[in-house]
Amino acid sequence: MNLALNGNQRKKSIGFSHAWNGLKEVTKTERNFKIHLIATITVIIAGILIQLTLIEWAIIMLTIGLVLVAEATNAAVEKLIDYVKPDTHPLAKTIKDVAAGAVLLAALTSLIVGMIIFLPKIYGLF
Ligand SMILES: Nc1ncnc2c1ncn2[C@@H]1O[C@H](COP(=O)(O)OP(=O)(O)OP(=O)(O)O)[C@@H](O)[C@H]1O
Repeated sequence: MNLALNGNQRKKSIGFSHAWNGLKEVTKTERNFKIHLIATITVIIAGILIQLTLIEWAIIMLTIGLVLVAEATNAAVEKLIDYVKPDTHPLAKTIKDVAAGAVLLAALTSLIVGMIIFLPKIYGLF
């Protein structure tokens, strides 16, 4: 750790390192998060090839962010439930299912946005 940092700067850099650790953990342990990262890279490559406009990039980035944030939040909820309620419980099921539902909503939204942006351009190629 850099001792030249003042208290606030040190707190901020520690906060970032905790957040970075969280992202590394979720990437390592959550299969769905990995799948979304692969989808993200695929969409970015497709966007470069199809030459999206700036506004289209902004919309695609927002939807990618939405899905990754939903997935990371879902992973945190799952881990929290596994920690506080490792045995089965109807409320634990509801909480996990609602968190998974949030991911599904984000994924469906991004699918629709992706189709609106990409499909006309793909048709335009033929
Ligand atoms: N403690 C529990 N009590 C009751 N039902 C549970 C419990 N834990 C998990 N479940 C049920 O099993 C499902 C899958 O839970 P699990 O923790 O295995 O998530 P997962 O398979 O890792 O989900 P995802 O694929 O979204 O990462 C939950 O959505 C819920 O319906």
